[in-house]
Amino acid sequence: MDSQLAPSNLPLIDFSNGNLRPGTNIWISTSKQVKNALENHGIFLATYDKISSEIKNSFHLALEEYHDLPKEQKGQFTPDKPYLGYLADQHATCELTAIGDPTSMEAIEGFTNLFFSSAKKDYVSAIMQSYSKQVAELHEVIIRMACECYGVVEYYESLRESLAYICRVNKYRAAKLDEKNVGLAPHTDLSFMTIVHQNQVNGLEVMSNDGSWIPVDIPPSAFTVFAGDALMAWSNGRIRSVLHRVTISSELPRYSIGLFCYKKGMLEAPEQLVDEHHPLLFKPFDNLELVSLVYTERVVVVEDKLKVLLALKESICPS
Ligand SMILES: O=C(O)CCC(=O)C(=O)O
Ligand SMILES: [Fe+2]
Repeated sequence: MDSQLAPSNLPLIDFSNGNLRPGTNIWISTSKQVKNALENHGIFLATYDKISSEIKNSFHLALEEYHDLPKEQKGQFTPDKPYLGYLADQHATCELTAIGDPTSMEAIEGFTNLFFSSAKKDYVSAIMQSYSKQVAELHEVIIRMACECYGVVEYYESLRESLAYICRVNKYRAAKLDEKNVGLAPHTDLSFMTIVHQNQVNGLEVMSNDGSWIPVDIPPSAFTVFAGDALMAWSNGRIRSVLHRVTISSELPRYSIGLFCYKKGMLEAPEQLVDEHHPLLFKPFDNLELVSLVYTERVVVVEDKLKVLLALKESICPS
């Protein structure tokens, strides 16, 4: 079965079928859709009914409550990594809060204990953990499919065991009358893969092959799956991370929840994906170390980011 096309012409792939297990026909046909979508677009939309609307809605409600707190209070969340914690631009057009290891209750409580009343925090923690675990499962399904499609399924288990997750909750403020502004600047994700769920306000735009920005119309129940730079490197360039940005033009604020997965330790393309037609594009690198570098040095690179960053890394911390 072919994937459907969502209104913005991005593939819409369904992962809800209860029989979606490795080896089944539905698994094999879905894997092909995944490979095509990642190679042709670097992004696709996904439906996954296993994550209930109740969990998604409850997480979004908690997120709104958190974002209603004063900026100074949100700034008190200061985990020990440069890429975690609260970040906002001067006018709070976009506020980002990154929480490390969101499938662990202890890590989540480090966030919820600061911002939710004792009557609510256990409930919010349970929602956040359960959402993160279920979206992490979707990450694993997609990554396993990619490994199978490239004939390297033997790498899947060790890849899965080395994944690290970060949950980022984002708020984009409502637009003023007739305003159309960029809330989140154009970038590719440094992650292996990112899965985002938004409230019902659109704003995501992706760069098309002809260099124009295409608004993505996301159905309410759907997730957006982005190939990150690390997946581009792992696939030795077969998959490209997509340039995207978020604009604000709605009279309502936009909230989104991103579950980013990274590869812990060194990342390199499997040897089967390197040959004379596909010479190695990126030397092995440490995915999370590169993220630290970007946040610590505040480097902003758009063109061929990964190559520039890796060159920069060698000059900053030669091995
Ligand atoms: O809010 C979104 O839909 C996308 C957010 C995003 O691109 C990011 O957090 O890297
Ligand atoms: Fe992004």
